[in-house]
Amino acid sequence: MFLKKVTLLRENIASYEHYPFSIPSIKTLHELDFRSNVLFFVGENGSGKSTLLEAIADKCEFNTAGGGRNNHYEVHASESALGEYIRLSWLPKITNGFFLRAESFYHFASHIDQVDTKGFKDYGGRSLHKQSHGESFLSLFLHRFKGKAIYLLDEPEAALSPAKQLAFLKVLHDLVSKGDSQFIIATHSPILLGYPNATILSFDNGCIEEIQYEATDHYQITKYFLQHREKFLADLLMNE
Ligand SMILES: Nc1ncnc2c1ncn2[C@@H]1O[C@H](COP(=O)(O)OP(=O)(O)OP(=O)(O)O)[C@@H](O)[C@H]1O
Repeated sequence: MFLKKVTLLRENIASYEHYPFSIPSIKTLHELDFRSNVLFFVGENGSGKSTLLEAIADKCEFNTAGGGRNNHYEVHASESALGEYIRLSWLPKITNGFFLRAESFYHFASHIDQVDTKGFKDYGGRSLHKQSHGESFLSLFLHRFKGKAIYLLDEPEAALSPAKQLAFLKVLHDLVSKGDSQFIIATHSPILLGYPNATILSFDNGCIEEIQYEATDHYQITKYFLQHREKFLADLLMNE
């Protein structure tokens, strides 16, 4: 593990009226201690997961549009509003890693098309634009991710089928157990969240707090849906 703690520099914040400090989970944040190599951010849409993940990416000096330290390209409105208001505590400090932002991955692929000189060796041997969305994500995980590094992933499941989400968990497991990598992942996937011994932080209820897998909405709603699909849909769709 490399990144041990994130501290919100509250003394530098003049007001909590506006974004990003108005987000309830950020407004109440003081510091977060990280205790495992795999950490998930969960919570309702709009609860602040991407805002914090992007701020961590910014402080890691990764491209906040997606990429590592050496991926210099720009995407409109991808800068972090929170980055300059947090402090990261490392032991030891590392600089290797990647910020995956599913929504702007297309721009990252175009950037790689422009700068790659190694026959796309780090991406499975083909332009990311010539791979399907899911194939391109897995190529990145399989070929570019390696060694002592920190990976910040915002909804990596966005492009992955359930079977490929399981394949991703195997890649993640190999990187964590053999390569000493650290992952922080914002996700809505009940499959990814099931990774053993991960820490899950919930951004719901106006704060950021640890939650057990079985207590997440993602687990409970998916489980109930699969076990009671007809009743669930009848209640949802038929009743006024
Ligand atoms: N650039 C911005 N300016 C103003 N408000 C913003 C900006 N970006 C995000 N927000 C607001 O901040 C809140 C948190 O957004 P954020 O993207 O961090 O949520 P999230 O938990 O990642 O959601 P999701 O699960 O939908 O990805 C939302 O209410 C959103 O509308």
